[in-house]
Amino acid sequence: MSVAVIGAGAFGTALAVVLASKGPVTLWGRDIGWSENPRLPGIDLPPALRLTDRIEDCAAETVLLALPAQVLGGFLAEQAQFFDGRNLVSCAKGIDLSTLQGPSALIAAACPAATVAVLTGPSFAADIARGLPTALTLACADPDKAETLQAQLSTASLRLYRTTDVTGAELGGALKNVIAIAAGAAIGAGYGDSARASVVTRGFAEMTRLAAALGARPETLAGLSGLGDLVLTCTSEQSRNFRYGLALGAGRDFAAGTTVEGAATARAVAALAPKLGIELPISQLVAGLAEGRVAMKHALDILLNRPLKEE
Ligand SMILES: NC(=O)c1ccc[n+]([C@@H]2O[C@H](COP(=O)([O-])OP(=O)(O)OC[C@H]3O[C@@H](n4cnc5c(N)ncnc54)[C@H](O)[C@@H]3O)[C@@H](O)[C@H]2O)c1
Ligand SMILES: O=P(O)(O)OC[C@H](O)CO
Repeated sequence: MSVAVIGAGAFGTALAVVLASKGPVTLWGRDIGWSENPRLPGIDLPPALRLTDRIEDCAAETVLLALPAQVLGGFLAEQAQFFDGRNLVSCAKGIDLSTLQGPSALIAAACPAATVAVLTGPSFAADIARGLPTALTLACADPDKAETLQAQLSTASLRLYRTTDVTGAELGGALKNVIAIAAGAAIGAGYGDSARASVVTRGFAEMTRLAAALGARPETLAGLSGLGDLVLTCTSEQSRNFRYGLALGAGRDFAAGTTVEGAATARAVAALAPKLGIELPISQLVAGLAEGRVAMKHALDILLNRPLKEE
């Protein structure tokens, strides 16, 4: 089965590099004039990897969509017709702010004849590209297709587990970014490791509550795509979401142009919470911080002054 990857950022390039160990892969990017990706320094491109800026070169059976969540809708609006009918695997970890939908729903709406899947889980692009061992979740509602894609996209270093819970897998990846910002802010503000553990644990409860309200299976959130990715992202300075939180907490500027999916996703979550009738205090606070509505010096009081409750 042929493979193409759309989006030549750090993650799309890393996936293309590792998948090229099994056969030819086409990688599409809009700004692909390099032989070493500046977003993924020190990684050589294998001979089986073909770079292109022409969508027509991406007529593969399986196409991985590795664009940021907030630009995916615009890309699909222009290119959906070309990709309909293929296996379309979303690799984005976010919720679209304009529609409040996850990437898989955007893809399904734009490409109704496609098989939609999600590839997610704890994984830094640099680790994948270096061939370090990584376990991910492949989610597809069709169990046979899930098995086929699991086999196609697993490699010697990339071990895929499969599930049919697309909503749960996708939301785990999106929501952990929001909580990672909060965890980073706690550390950046000097609140310490105990505070971070509270944020991670209560954040996980929020992730599970929201995902369940949107039809996910709670056990999916306890897997690689939820808890696994939450642990990675809240504990490593390799994470851009965590580093963004560190900067917020410390009152420092953060590098403009860095992909921080959790900022827009927190705003989407804050818009969803009242519609679903649920409370998501950490996520709603991150939305306030990201929008500049809430000052970091008030963040702790907002969380600690909430009414006492059962765990
Ligand atoms: N980097 C990682 O370690 C990692 C790991 C797992 C998942 N992800 C997810 O992968 C997705 C992409 O992240 P990334 O790390 O590759 O980001 P990145 O910042 O490295 O790259 C983003 C890419 O998107 C391209 N882009 C932006 N707007 C575009 C548009 N309108 N049309 C076409 N291309 C456009 C940019 O040119 C760039 O190549 C995110 O949802 C992220 O959460 C990233
Ligand atoms: O750098 P981040 O914060 O976007 O995290 C990258 C991956 O999602 C970690 O699994």
